[in-house]
Amino acid sequence: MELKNKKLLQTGIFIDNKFTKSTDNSTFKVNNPANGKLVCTVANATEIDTNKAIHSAETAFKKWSTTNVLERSKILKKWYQLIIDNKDDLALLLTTEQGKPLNEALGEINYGASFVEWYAEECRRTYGETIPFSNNSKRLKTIQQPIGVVAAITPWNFPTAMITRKVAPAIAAGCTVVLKPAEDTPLSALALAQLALEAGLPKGVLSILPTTNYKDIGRILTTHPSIAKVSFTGSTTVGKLLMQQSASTLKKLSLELGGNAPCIIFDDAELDNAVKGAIATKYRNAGQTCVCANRILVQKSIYPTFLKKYTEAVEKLKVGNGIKKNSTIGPLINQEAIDKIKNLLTDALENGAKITLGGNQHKAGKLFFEPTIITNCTNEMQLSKEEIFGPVSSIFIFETEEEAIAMANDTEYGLAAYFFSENVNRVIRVSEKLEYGIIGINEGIISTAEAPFGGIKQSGFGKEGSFYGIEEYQITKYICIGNL
Ligand SMILES: NC(=O)C1=CN([C@@H]2O[C@H](COP(=O)(O)OP(=O)(O)OC[C@H]3O[C@@H](n4cnc5c(N)ncnc54)[C@H](OP(=O)(O)O)[C@@H]3O)[C@@H](O)[C@H]2O)C=CC1
Ligand SMILES: O=C(O)CCCC(=O)O
Repeated sequence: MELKNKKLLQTGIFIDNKFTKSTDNSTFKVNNPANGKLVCTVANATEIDTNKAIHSAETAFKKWSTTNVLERSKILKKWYQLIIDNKDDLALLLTTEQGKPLNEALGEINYGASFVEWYAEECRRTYGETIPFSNNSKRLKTIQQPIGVVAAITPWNFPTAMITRKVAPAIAAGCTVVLKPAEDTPLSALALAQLALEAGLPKGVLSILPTTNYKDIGRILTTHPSIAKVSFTGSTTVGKLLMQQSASTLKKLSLELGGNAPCIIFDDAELDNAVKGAIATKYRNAGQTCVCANRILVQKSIYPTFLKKYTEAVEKLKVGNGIKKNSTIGPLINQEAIDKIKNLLTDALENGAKITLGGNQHKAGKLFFEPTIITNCTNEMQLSKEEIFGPVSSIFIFETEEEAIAMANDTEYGLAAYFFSENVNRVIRVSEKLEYGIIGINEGIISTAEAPFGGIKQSGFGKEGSFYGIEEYQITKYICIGNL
């Protein structure tokens, strides 16, 4: 990996604006999922390092929380600009540790940077309120204040954007952050820290703890009395555990957890657009996103036509090392991801499903999987209940709108749902009945910094992005002035 800006390859723990070894000198390996080769070794943060980072964040909070919005905005804008100036290197780093095609990685860097830019602006508009009083001797108002030290835990599927989506609103609000990135993708996090340092972020405002000791460090982050808020993106199982652990000190939580997105193709859909949208949501990041279409529900009358068009489009996807220019599907993150897909496919086949495209590991390498289509799927199959997190389209058939809505809502998750229809009445009806936090209509790509991203049911709670995203890191303080 040849970076133009060599400073972006950082391998130390980031505390007090310095990259350091871990207190026990231990390290862990970061491998390239496309070929299994060692990229580098990274310092492995310990419990002592975690306590140091929390102490540093607590000290920094005293000053950072009193800075004015213009001071914070200026640093965030500079950070944004540095991310953009270094986007080619950051994308290369991301593809090397995570696997997604370079073009998509570049898209993620722009997307990640957009949260920094958005919150550099949005922090200037987090107004309090003047409340009309019902007693003439009193005046009532509210102010928005930073909640305190924030712990953030992020996943490997978006190693840059999931960090900026939490860190930018937190520091824009005046909070300080201790972040544990995913073990598979610490390099993007450390490169962001290097650029934050160059942007002039004071020491202690952001600490990064690359580690394999996720359980111990997770326990400290969720139980330490100095941490006021935990923001997590990842699996529902881990989200529930972090919530239990956080209960002892009643931390405020934002949990962005698993999804099981339905993508409904109605018979009045514009079919070419439906194919394009379904492919975009399904195969982005090789199917490894929490808002990926997990189940494609197709109305019976258009099923043969849709399947033909969809199959032709999926056949055009190019599996390969993300560094190669024409690759559109990179490797999956690790062997567990491959095993999970194989098990889900076996279960579906045993229960009557049929693979009509792909279904096997791809010759490009150990962690590559063929873009796959599996039909005759039903709600009894495991793949209808849990996240596939891979390049597999599971196709279900329905006959009526009511049936489609019932099938779509038949899950414990409630993050994103998509549907395709040109009928305006149906668009309104269905969008109101789907039990999801995000709805995409005639569109497969719904994420953007200006809009609130977040789920309901067991997909978690809290919003990221938009003006709601900064409120997650603030308290609303009510002030009553009396004796007038
Ligand atoms: N909502 C989403 O965007 C995501 C959903 N998932 C779902 O989860 C499945 C498993 O993926 P996986 O990466 O294992 O997801 P996890 O939920 O295990 O990991 C997400 C983050 O949480 C950390 N973590 C894991 N266990 C703990 C713990 N006990 N205390 C503190 N932090 C912890 C991980 O650290 P470490 O990296 O060291 O394990 C990582 O930083 C996927 O197949 C997918 O279905 C996964 C990623 C993102
Ligand atoms: O998978 C995730 O957790 C985030 C999805 C990426 C996005 O669309 O913001």
